[in-house]
Amino acid sequence: MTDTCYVQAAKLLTVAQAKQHIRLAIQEIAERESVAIGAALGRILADDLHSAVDIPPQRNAAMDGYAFSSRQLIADQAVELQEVGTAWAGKPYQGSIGPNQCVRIFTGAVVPESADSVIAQEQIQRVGNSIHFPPGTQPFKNIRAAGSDVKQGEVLVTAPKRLSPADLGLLAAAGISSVAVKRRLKIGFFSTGDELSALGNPLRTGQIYDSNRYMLSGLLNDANHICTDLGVIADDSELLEHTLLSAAEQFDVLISSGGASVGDADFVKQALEKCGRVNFWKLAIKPGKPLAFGRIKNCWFFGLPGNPIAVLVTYRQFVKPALAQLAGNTAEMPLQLKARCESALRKSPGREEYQRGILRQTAPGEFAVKSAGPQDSHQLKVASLANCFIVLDSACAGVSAGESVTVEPFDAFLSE
Ligand SMILES: Nc1nc2c(c(=O)[nH]1)N[C@H]1C(S)=C(S)[C@@H](COP(=O)(O)OP(=O)(O)OC[C@H]3O[C@@H](n4cnc5c(N)ncnc54)[C@H](O)[C@@H]3O)O[C@H]1N2
Ligand code: MOO
Repeated sequence: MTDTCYVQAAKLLTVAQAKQHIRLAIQEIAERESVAIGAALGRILADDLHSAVDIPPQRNAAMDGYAFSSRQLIADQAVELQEVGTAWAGKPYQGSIGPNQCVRIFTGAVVPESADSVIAQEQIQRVGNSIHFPPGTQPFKNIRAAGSDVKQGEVLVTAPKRLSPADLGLLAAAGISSVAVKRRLKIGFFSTGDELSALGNPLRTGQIYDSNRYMLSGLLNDANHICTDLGVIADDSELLEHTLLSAAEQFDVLISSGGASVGDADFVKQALEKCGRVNFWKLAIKPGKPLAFGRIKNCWFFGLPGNPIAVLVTYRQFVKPALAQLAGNTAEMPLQLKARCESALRKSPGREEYQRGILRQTAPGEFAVKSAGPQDSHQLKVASLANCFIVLDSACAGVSAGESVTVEPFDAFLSE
């Protein structure tokens, strides 16, 4: 499938076919590097990590209280033990504990060898050094065994994995200060279009501000990416070809927006053809139909359509999973939920559609969604209001209020 060219296909590629094509075409970048764990958040772990130590390294107290030997307990009777010292976290008790004795102990302190139980301080009564243990005091409680979190030699984290805050804590607990991670992807991105003006300049008639580059820069924000903003390239085929050829030398992935369609100033597909290879162009998706995917030298190229919402949709559906695959992360299916649609949705059969919706949880595990507003592919305000895509398959000819639909929540929905 890798070498198949779909440009001449009589029928538009489906979303599923395009995703499958990308999955088969690209391979993980095998290089790796070592990073300090303080800089490893979000990076992709390259090798399984094993623990050289038990965690915790020694038995320690789970409560502030008193450490004692269960041999001192008498069934159903209260006992009095004498406190003979203190075990602090970081400063173990050095003495021994004899019959009828106990040791004051604090959470995290090593439990003295001759003790096998800890009682919480709320459960005893103390008079001077004499500690009153009530009837029914439980033996063998409140002690965390050595290795009760992780045993020496056990796998700590299995690769590949995007390192989470809990992973970093776990590595530190095992005394690991640096890890091998997959190297970051070098990504260049740019906009095309003579109508685009830089922020800060007053708009002349016919101009608009370049919003796609800012949106793309936000979408690309990831610990595994080193992104370079290549600015705006004018609608000039030679300039575009020159940009593609020189950028392909520097980046693993190049992403453009605009100029992907069929207008007389749309040069992306022809330039890609001339400089490298077009793997596919045009999909049965709305918005995002003129998406171009290909390769220039050793660099993958995504030519996203210019309409802002087409950028949002095609990035999420095609670019994001491709970048994860290149970066060596395990492929993650976007989270999809079923929701009751509260508004009627208009749609014509033919293309899979990603409408912008507002999703809410009505009860635990139950969701309702409504349209976020008009669905033209230039309408950024509606996308800004939305917190999900409503995914409508190509055959769908509209949705009536009350029907069940598939939604893909944006990250913001999950973190709200
Ligand atoms: N005759 C046809 N015309 C169009 C078709 C078609 O099949 N036949 N497809 C339409 C679809 S669908 C899309 S999507 C657009 C995409 O076209 P391009 O990728 O060539 O994009 P442009 O023409 O350059 O721009 C489209 C639109 O987006 C605005 N734009 C472009 N870049 C930016 C940017 N960086 N920031 C903000 N806005 C941007 C641009 O001004 C246009 O309004 O083609 C349809 N046409
Ligand atoms: O496929 Mo286009 O992205 O409708 O606007």
